[in-house]
Amino acid sequence: MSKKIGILGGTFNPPHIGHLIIANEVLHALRLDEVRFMPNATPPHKQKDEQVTTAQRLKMLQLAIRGIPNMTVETIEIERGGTSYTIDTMEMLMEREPESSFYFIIGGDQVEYLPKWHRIDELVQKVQFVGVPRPNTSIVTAYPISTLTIPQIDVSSTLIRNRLMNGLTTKYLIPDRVNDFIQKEKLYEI
Ligand SMILES: Nc1ncnc2c1ncn2[C@@H]1O[C@H](COP(=O)(O)OP(=O)(O)OP(=O)(O)O)[C@@H](O)[C@H]1O
Ligand SMILES: O=C(O)c1ccc[n+]([C@@H]2O[C@H](COP(=O)([O-])O)[C@@H](O)[C@H]2O)c1
Repeated sequence: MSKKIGILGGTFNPPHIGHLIIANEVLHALRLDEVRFMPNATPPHKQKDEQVTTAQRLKMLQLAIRGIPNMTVETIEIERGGTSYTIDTMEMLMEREPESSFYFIIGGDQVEYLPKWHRIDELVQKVQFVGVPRPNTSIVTAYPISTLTIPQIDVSSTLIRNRLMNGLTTKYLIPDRVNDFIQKEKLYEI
């Protein structure tokens, strides 16, 4: 039977409650079968953080979603390596799973950035994008994407990294297991 699969691509450096909340909202609103969290290898448009390895980002993501029904990790971009252009990934996934329909979830910052995405005109014809609101960004766009109204969560990985670097608490902003891993591996210290 045909499956409806949400893809939440990201850098997840580290994963936080904003990611979990948007994935859960889209899962339920669109009645998806699952949402896959998909860590990139090299992000297409931002500086790679050389202090945190791909393996560490993957581990944090696995810890973040452990035990949550209908949420999984998709490792296709890590296995492919190099710059993770979404068009390449979605073409691979669609070829691998021709029966499934894919919904690529993005926050408002990425909705605004869509004009700069690699081969975006082709990509929006192939894959249904779902834009969700994020503070200080807009989900209004000329591209043919769906949008959802969900609670806005003012949390980012940048905020988490900055709080950790300044010795501030990140409890409840990221899952406890991720916090424990960050402490154990001494990530995001100055
Ligand atoms: N709080 C949030 N609300 C809505 N969308 C979000 C939120 N946090 C992340 N996203 C979306 O999740 C996807 C992956 O985000 P990413 O892993 O880059 O986290 P980030 O918090 O944006 O990271 P950074 O602060 O390092 O740029 C992107 O589409 C982003 O727009
Ligand atoms: O393909 C592109 O050109 C492209 C440009 C910007 C972002 N993306 C993807 O969008 C997702 C969110 O990106 P980021 O940087 O916010 O983690 C992630 O899967 C990126 O690979 C993709």
